Amino acid sequence: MGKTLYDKIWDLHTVEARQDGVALIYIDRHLVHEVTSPQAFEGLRMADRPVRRPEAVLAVPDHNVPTKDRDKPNPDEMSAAQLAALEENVAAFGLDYIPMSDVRQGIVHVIGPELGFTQPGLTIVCGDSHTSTHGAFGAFAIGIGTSEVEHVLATQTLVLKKAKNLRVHISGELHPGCTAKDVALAVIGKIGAAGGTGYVIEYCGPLVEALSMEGRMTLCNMSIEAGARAGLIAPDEKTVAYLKGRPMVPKGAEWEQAVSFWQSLKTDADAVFDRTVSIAGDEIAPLVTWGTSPEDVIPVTAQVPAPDSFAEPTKREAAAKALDYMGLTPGTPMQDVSIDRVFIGSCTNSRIEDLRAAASVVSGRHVAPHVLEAIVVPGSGLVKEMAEAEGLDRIFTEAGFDWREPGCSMCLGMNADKAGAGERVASTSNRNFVGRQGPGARTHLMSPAMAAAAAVAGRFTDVRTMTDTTTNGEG
Ligand SMILES: CC(C)[C@H](C(=O)O)[C@@H](O)C(=O)O
Ligand code: SF4
Repeated sequence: MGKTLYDKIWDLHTVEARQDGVALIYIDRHLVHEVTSPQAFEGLRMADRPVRRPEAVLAVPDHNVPTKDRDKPNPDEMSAAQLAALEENVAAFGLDYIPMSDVRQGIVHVIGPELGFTQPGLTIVCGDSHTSTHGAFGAFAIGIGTSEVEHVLATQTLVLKKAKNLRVHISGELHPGCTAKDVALAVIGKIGAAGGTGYVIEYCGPLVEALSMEGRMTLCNMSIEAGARAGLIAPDEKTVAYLKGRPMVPKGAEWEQAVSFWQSLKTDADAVFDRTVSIAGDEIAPLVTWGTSPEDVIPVTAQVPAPDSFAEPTKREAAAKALDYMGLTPGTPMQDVSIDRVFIGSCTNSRIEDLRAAASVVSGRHVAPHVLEAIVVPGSGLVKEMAEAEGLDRIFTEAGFDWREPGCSMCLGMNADKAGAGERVASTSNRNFVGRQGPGARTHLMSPAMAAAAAVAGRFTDVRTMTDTTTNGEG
């Protein structure tokens, strides 16, 4: 029987397999950030163990870094302590580290691909759920907990149970104004926030093939919000073109060898998936979330749903609670809902194409006067540099946005970037959980183009109604 892309990577990395599907898996690459690593390093110290393969590890601070006034002392003590701990740990264990002052610093899931640390066919881990992002390159990339971070640092392996194969086939083409973020939200809306539980998703079909690498990263990034263990997309010529010349990819003859290995990874024609879900890309409209789960998603042209409209009693109850928290009344057109803040950033949507898409909407326009704050937080220093070279920073600042330094920022509000209680945020991030962007804050997930449109209109707006309908079609 043929193998899926996931089966192939799994088999290539199995050190020892048990009958029950549990195996010891070799881990090629390990990304480390300041939040989930301190106890792991402490564990190594207590056991007097070194890091098994320091060259497989890359560390970067992202969650706690300030996005402005970096030359001033960090105003948050907890953040400062976590950042200092990472710096001490990488020095003590001899690991590659990108400090905050380095232009390559950024969100761990943005810098991995950007530097070519992320490559097809590899097993990649990070103490962070959105490690699924790297699956866009055809790598098996998973988020792990702190004790597993310690296990990988010590042994370069992990004990894992093999997940089932879920194929998400997306047909058709994206309409202008619709993006990879809308696809990701459409997938979660269709299968639910727990729909991918126990599975690794392989995204395929014409729409997925047409996505840029950036768009593919956005899609794989949100696999975890559908409950999946990981998301994967088969490497193709776009993958190869994206990686070519990146600092950490193989060079010369080794590059040729790597490319031919990558080409062998595609799911076999006779491979069998445990489940297949089909989505019509042509039917995807610009989406926004209305509730407190990423599955609570509707077209921006729709109205706030009534709890009774859901068949399941538990969902009805959850919807009523979510609407209460979100301060929304059933039947209200989403486009009548006004917003207080805008956040363009996060590992889902902070790459150059995302910023271009948002800039093309705000260009020559201004953030609505009642919006308290609109911030753009590039995913990395390199993205920031590229955006500045293209003049995007000026487009944003002239429109009234704040142009910040790279990091996780208001995606989860571990630093000073937070929304106040009751404030409504148009956000390009991936989680609209209760309190995610600050206690009592109300998060609505959407694409960068849609967040930009919301900033200008001061309320949710169908980006397709704004002049030369932005096609972030690929991204
Ligand atoms: C801090 C980290 C453990 C967490 C995660 O794993 O996802 C964060 O990145 C998030 O997005 O909530
Ligand atoms: S940007 Fe948000 S989702 Fe991504 S790693 Fe940071 S906190 Fe987690």
